Amino acid sequence: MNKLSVIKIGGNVIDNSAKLHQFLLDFTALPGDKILIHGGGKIATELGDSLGVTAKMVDGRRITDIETLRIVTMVYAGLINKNMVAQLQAKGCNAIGLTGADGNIIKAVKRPVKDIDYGFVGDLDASSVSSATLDSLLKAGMVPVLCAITHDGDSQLLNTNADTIASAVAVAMSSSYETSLVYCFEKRGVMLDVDDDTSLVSEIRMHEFDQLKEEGVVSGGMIPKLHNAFEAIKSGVAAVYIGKADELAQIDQQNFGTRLIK
Ligand SMILES: Nc1ncnc2c1ncn2[C@@H]1O[C@H](COP(=O)(O)OP(=O)(O)O)[C@@H](O)[C@H]1O
Ligand SMILES: CC(=O)N[C@@H](CCC(=O)OP(=O)(O)O)C(=O)O
Repeated sequence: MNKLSVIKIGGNVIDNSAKLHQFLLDFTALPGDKILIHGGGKIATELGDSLGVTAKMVDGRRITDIETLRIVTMVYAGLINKNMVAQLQAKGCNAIGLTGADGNIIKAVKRPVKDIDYGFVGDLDASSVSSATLDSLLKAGMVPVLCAITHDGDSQLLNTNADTIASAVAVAMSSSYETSLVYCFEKRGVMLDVDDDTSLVSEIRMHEFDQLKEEGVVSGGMIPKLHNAFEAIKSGVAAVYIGKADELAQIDQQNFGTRLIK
């Protein structure tokens, strides 16, 4: 089986042009087939604020009314995706920027209203991903760059958490590639103390995650990130890491961030 790296880059790094530049250089230098998935929640929140549309987040998911959907579509599918593709092209990486609607790569389902109406938020799993289309782009020598916008197959765009997209894409691709999933963000990985750079947890098992959650060591966006990461490792993805975008170049020595163990 050929190797494939599915790399997700978080919003705090995207918002820092020097860090983003270095990350895209390191991404370009990675050997083998690769797919990049990006968020950009921080930039969408800032643009929303300037337009008088205040972000509402519940359990790390953005409540996406029609105004918010317009903003996230402009920011994720337009501003961030196209700038990232242009920067990758300048670095010699033949990137192609896509939403889930393009080539029907990700058909999601609008989250049903229960206690909370999340609005135009898409839920998905590996069966929502067209691995054949991604495979054909890879075989044509292209590097797919997927943003956090999907569709429902009935004209509706949906806002979808980028960590969840990365996990679902990695699981879908793992039937034809030996796939690694790497979550890159601004910290060194899962930390025992988020303010102490020396407190990196180098390996984490499922039962330890439950314990760290109960103790409050992991909180906020790290909880859904680890949940998505464990879903991937349980569902056939060969290796899953969470670590610092600045250190991506170390991934081939397997000396990177926190490694998840089944
Ligand atoms: N134990 C922990 N180790 C590292 N980060 C943690 C931890 N607990 C909570 N966090 C928080 O989780 C955040 C990452 O989640 P999120 O903001 O969703 O990531 P991304 O930027 O990739 O979208 C970090 O910025 C950090 O503040
Ligand atoms: C439904 C939902 O919450 N979607 C996310 C998509 C962007 C994202 O995931 O961005 P980060 O990776 O930078 O957090 C949002 O709008 O914030």
